[in-house]
Amino acid sequence: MLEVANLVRRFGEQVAVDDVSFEVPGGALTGFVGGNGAGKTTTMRMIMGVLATHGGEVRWQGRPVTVDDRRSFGYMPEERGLYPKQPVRDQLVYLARLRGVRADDAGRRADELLRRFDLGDRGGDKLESLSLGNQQRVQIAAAVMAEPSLLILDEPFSGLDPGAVDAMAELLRDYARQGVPVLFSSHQLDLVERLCDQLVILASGRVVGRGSVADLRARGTTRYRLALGGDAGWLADFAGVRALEVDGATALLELTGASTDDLLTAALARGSVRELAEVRQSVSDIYREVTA
Ligand SMILES: Nc1ncnc2c1ncn2[C@@H]1O[C@H](COP(=O)(O)OP(=O)(O)OP(=O)(O)O)[C@@H](O)[C@H]1O
Repeated sequence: MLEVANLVRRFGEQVAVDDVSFEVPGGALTGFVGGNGAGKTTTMRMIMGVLATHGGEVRWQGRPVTVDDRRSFGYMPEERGLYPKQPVRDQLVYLARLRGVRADDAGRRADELLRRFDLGDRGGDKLESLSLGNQQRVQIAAAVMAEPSLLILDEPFSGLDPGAVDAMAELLRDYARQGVPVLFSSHQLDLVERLCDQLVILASGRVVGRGSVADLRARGTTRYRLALGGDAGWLADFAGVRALEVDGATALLELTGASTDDLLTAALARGSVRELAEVRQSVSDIYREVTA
């Protein structure tokens, strides 16, 4: 397990990461979300040791992380970092060799990963001759070439087409299933919802939410959709209810004092009720609520 404990990073006067703590357990996919400038990349760089910390600690398997530990981590940095003019397969093999993988194993592994990402016939091509999405696939292959003990991926899904998103998602799930802790940042909240076992939500350098999607949902405000036979406009002034949206005969509501029975009784006294249903919060709803 990776633990980030009270991490702090300043740039001049600005506190970019402000007392950030969370855990990335093995066997689960952890999504790292937050708006532009929230501090995700800075946190990941501190985890990887490419940026110094100004406070706090990164811990791996219960003790402060070492240079050797970090050598076993797979990292896909925001700035990517492969050579545009070098052939794809050579770079993958070279990177694995740097991490101590034997030449024949490295070759086999590069071929396997390239096949997995439908790039089996592009190994001899220069990286720059590939489309951006395909370059992205090679970057992820580079991060996992040396059988990493931990995966830290900065926006691994950006720029990928739906097929590549699925291949990437399956790859990350495979690692998580093998017990590798996986932390990835993303702005695609629908994807995060589909993929993640747990979430860390950052806003202005601080953790504003963390836990499983179900836990975060349970902590949020429950919303109801009420569909009536007639106009739902009266709900805007109904005591104990906050109408978030009224559209003809349908309303989206939060209960601020009234119970669902109160609501149904009042609605039935005015006409028929077609539906009263709890609305499941999406990750986008949770995100909006905790970062508001
Ligand atoms: N090298 C740097 N020098 C000065 N300020 C920096 C530096 N790196 C990051 N920052 C600032 O720190 C804050 C956090 O940036 P960071 O890149 O970590 O955010 P992020 O959550 O990854 O954003 P995005 O989703 O846009 O990539 C921002 O205000 C950014 O401008």
